Amino acid sequence: MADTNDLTDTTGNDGVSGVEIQLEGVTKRYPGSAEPAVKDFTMTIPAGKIVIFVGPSGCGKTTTMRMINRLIEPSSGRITIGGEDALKLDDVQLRRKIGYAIQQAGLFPHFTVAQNIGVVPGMLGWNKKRIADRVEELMDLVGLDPTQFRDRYPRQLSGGQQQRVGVARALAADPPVLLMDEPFGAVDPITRGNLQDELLRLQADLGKTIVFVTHDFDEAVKLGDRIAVLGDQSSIQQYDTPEAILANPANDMVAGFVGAGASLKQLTLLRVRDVDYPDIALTTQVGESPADLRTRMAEAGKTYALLVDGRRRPQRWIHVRSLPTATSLAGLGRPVGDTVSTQSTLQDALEAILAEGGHAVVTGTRGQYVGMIDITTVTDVLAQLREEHEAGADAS
Ligand SMILES: Nc1ncnc2c1ncn2[C@@H]1O[C@H](COP(=O)(O)OP(=O)(O)OP(=O)(O)O)[C@@H](O)[C@H]1O
Repeated sequence: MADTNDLTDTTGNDGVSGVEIQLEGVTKRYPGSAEPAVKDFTMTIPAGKIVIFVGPSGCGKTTTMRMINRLIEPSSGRITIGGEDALKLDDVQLRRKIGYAIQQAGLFPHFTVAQNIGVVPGMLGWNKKRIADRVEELMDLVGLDPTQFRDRYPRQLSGGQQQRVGVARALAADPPVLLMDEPFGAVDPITRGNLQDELLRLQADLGKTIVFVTHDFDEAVKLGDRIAVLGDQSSIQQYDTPEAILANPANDMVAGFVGAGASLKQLTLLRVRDVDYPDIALTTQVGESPADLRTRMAEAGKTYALLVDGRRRPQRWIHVRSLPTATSLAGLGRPVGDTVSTQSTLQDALEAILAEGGHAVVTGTRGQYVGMIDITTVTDVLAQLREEHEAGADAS
């Protein structure tokens, strides 16, 4: 992991480097269309927060977002970024202030990873050394090893790696504002979950103002400090915290978006670190003799032991039955499947628990074993949420 101080040093206040964005009465009429695509849109996007635009296809999310960085010129209205009139900023100022990441990363296919990340710094006239240092720092930040990936072309990367490059490129000039248009829309659900976790981790350090467009309400609940549910012509149906929207949808359209299973969705608001995950697995390392392990397992009343490596990262589940005939623990047992980290949402944990047959290994920030989570932990949380909800409904 790179030292990210360089990115946060400029913040000055509580790690928030983002600035407030205001849109006032913003309208976009495309030539030849009878009705505006965005009509009289007014919103304040607070500094340092992630605001998510969700809404049905064609409702105007992308048009609204692109007016902020003037990829689309508003027909009327006012937009300020950190108090400055966005319509008066020139191209260079806009690029310095606003990073942009899109679905399928939108990387230039004939540029290497390093060249893609260096595009905006290059336009801003940075020298080669400064660009190279910055590229390295950003690659570390988004979890790509520079020596391995710097000189690759986008087609030589997985979808998730391409999205990481896209995020690094958007962050290149350390802009206070980041616009993200379905940036994780094209990757598989597991990679998507990882990218979401990483964005939250980055944001905890960076404190940017992020406007994020998605179709996926679960993604909105997981990532948003606030969610704007948009209807036709970008009309704001509700603009509030995920908790408030889940608990009290403002109208039928929002309720439709929240959908069935609102209490299940609340699992995306809770993380494994928020619940009790007991350290109940009996761990062993490959150097222990099968006989010693068998004795310890008998004493602890365990059928399975968890084999961990030198850094205590979970490797395999060893059944007590396999021990009497074994001469060493090497190669015994079956590989540990899906694990969850303390950062994972309870919804992701639930998927891993189901895939693993009732319980899953919890790992800490360095991938080390820290405990186990099982299905009853999750059902207890659901029961508790339901009780709280019913108590709230009785009170009102
Ligand atoms: N260049 C354009 N010219 C004319 N109409 C356009 C143009 N771009 C978008 N529109 C229309 O404006 C409306 C809003 O489009 P926009 O792409 O902003 O919606 P969206 O909510 O982002 O949709 P999606 O979720 O499908 O990406 C749609 O009716 C669309 O057809």
